[in-house]
Amino acid sequence: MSLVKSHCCYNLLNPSNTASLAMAMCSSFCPPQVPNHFRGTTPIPSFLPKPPSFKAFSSQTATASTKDEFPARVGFLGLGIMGSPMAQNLIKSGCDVTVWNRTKSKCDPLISLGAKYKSSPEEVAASCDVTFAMLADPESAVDVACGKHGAASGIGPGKGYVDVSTVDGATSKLIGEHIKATGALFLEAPVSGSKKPAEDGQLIFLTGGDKSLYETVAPLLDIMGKSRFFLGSVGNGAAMKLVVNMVMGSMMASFSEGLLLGEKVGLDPDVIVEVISQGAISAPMFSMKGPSMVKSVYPTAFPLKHQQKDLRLALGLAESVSQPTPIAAAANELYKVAKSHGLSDHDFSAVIEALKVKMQDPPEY
Ligand SMILES: NC(=O)C1=CN([C@@H]2O[C@H](COP(=O)(O)OP(=O)(O)OC[C@H]3O[C@@H](n4cnc5c(N)ncnc54)[C@H](OP(=O)(O)O)[C@@H]3O)[C@@H](O)[C@H]2O)C=CC1
Ligand SMILES: O=CCCC(=O)O
Repeated sequence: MSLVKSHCCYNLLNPSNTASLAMAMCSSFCPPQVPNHFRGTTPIPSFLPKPPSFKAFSSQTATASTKDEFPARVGFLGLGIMGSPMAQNLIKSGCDVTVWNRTKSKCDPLISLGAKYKSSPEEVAASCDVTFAMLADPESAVDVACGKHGAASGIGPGKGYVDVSTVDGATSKLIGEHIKATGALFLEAPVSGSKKPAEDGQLIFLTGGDKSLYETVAPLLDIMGKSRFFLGSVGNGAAMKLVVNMVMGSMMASFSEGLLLGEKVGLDPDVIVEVISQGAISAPMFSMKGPSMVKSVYPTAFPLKHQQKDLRLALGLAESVSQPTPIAAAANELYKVAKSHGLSDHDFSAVIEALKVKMQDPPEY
């Protein structure tokens, strides 16, 4: 892909000693649960002058070249809860970023940080080497990529499109086909991790598609994330993401039931959270969200409407291979009830409210 040679300084074939040092440091600083072989081997690009301090491995190559030599242009479409901090990390790392969002005002803080602005996805894709998209759902991801003035209208050979939205495999393939028909490359790269990991550059990328684009954008993924998995063809990244979020949605629903049952039989819910946090079913999600759930407060990190969307898409995936998923199906119903009670834009932990709702007028039998 010409982008590697013409705009970026990272040399895939001849890693410098500095880059080797960087990779060695990466191994020592990576969380132990992430196998090294999944982290890729791409040296860190030196067009990134000031990586965030938490990326010890990135900072080692920052002096190898200057930013001006390698003006890689990065587009970012969709600046919601996730897109904004992801784009912000790219800007803060010295990337030349151009943004677009349906609601223009969300671009303003990023423009203040140095981002450029274009008024359509088409213009962003036309003016950038690589364009990322972080959209709400399959419909918006398709519209932004393939609709009128969509990215596919502006993209072409030598460019790449990386969709980091959570969508189903069929949607990802559709977008990929439109992008590749222009001669550009395509990578799906949904993320595990929520608002805080996005802010801290600690996301986990689950990718599928063009391997060469994966390698090209690996340094950018490493700015926004702590690990990345290349899973093969388009659809595999989407499937991995849906499996993870199916499990997460069921876990949260089950945790909600446990908290309410315990409370009803006289247990202190704060102590329930503490006991769970010390045992085998401990999960960061329970420790982080439990205390505010006990207070019936749900500050939005992952909107409930998106969790229900992911359960719906996961159930569709299960249906496509005749895999029984009764737990996820029951959880999905609960999120649907929560949505019907106006909780769509609350954090998905607000699903607990669906279990508190009392029938206003019990039917007469
Ligand atoms: N929040 C989280 O913890 C995580 C979310 N995800 C996934 O990432 C994606 C984004 O999530 P998040 O940032 O939380 O969501 P938000 O709801 O905060 O942002 C959604 C983005 O999509 C845009 N959008 C929605 N509909 C359209 C449309 N019809 N046309 C153009 N743009 C549209 C919104 O634009 P506008 O500002 O104009 O509304 C906004 O930029 C989702 O797929 C979600 O499932 C993945 C991991 C974690
Ligand atoms: O898709 C959202 C995932 C949220 C998380 O991983 O905490």
